[in-house]
Amino acid sequence: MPTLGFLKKKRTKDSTGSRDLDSPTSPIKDSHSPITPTTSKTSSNFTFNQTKGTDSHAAASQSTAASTAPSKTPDSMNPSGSFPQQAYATPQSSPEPYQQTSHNVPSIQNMIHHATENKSANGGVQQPAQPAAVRTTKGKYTLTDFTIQRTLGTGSFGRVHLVQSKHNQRFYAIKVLKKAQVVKMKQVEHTNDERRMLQQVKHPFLITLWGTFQDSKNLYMVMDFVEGGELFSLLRKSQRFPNPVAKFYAAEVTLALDYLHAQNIIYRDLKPENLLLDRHGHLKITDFGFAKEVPDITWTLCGTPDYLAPEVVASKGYNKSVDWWSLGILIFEMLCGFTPFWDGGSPMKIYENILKGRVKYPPYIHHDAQDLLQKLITSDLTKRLGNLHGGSKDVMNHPWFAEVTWERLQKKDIDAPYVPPVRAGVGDASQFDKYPEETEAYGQTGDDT
Ligand SMILES: Nc1ncnc2c1ncn2[C@@H]1O[C@H](COP(=O)(O)OP(=O)(O)OP(=O)(O)O)[C@@H](O)[C@H]1O
Repeated sequence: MPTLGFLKKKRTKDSTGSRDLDSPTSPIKDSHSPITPTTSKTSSNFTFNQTKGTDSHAAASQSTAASTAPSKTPDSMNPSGSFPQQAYATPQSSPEPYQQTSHNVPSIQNMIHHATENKSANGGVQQPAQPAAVRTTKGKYTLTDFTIQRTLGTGSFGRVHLVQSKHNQRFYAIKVLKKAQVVKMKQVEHTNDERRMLQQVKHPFLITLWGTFQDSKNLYMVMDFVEGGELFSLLRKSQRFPNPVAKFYAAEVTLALDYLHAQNIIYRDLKPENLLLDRHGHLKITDFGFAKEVPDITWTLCGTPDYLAPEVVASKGYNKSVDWWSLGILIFEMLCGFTPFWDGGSPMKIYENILKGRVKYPPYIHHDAQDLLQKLITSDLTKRLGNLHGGSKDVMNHPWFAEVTWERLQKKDIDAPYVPPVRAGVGDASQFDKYPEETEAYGQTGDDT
């Protein structure tokens, strides 16, 4: 049976963040369907239909593994070969109406050295694959373009900071990856893939990468700051989501997967920790560290234990359908508050359970949801929804999504179930956990060992 330990753990590859979710109270209040379009986009109240079995909030939760399966990807690429020393796109325009504000600059700013000596011979200007209208390519980034503020999150190879542009005063998030760590963990290829994939994609539910640069020790990725925090935090506070709330988030993820798969990109790391809420409560998928362009099959063992498809665990070749399996795990976790194969926090035990493939569906799961989950969380690839002739449309046409108006959802024309309490455009990071700050200075010059 699940234990409350699960509430305190985040499944990062190294769990260094402090979490304080011992007394969860659901921030999601109302009860009408988010999926039926509303006339007003400005309403912040989410309402959902009370459906059979969605009204009880059992505190079903459990502890989970914090480690990640080792990657089999060979360490074959030189990071400085692919990350520009100076990169593109000074953030001069953004789809978000950020306001100019004055900020206290935390002491971490004092650690920054000038990184301009690291300019590459060719200037390293990269043209993003997507239209220039989306990513302005005037100018180049350096560390000195930004005031570095607090840490928003940590990961295996570095951390993500809130930053403010000195040019336009807008707020961004910069992911700082330690080269030594990336190389040590044989993630050079994945890191280059992350940058390449993010440059290619443009979708309302995917994070925008504005540019990259590097110094002798670190790689830097400049992204939109997504203010509402992680879906993970909201889920842990809520314990579990009512059926229509889970459906809303699942539908946005489905649209994003549909888009990625149409470009032959497998995402491979779907989990609530990687789903951020924008200020209006819509999702943004972040962390493309495992995303990869794969036209047919691939073999790399990567992801987060609870979310791995059996063919990945079994080291077989696999395709995009692993993301549909993970969508099933995500929907299950949103509806139940725990993942279906969790078992005592040991990844090995989780893998065993995944290979056995037996899922116990709690009685409060809506029967349409259970039907969809059974069709997603199936090891039989000839039966897994999303992997059949109809592709992602089979998932979108499933009865659980019957009331979703996909075109309006894609345009964010449907009110989100929960609007994060953030002050827009002022670098309000109140929805993020606090982390100990970095002690090593950024922007160091010298040999790139
Ligand atoms: N654009 C963003 N805006 C706001 N917060 C962000 C953004 N990107 C990432 N974060 C925060 O930083 C955390 C870590 O980011 P990310 O998952 O990309 O790092 P990572 O090193 O790949 O982590 P992991 O090792 O878990 O894969 C996220 O969980 C999120 O809380």
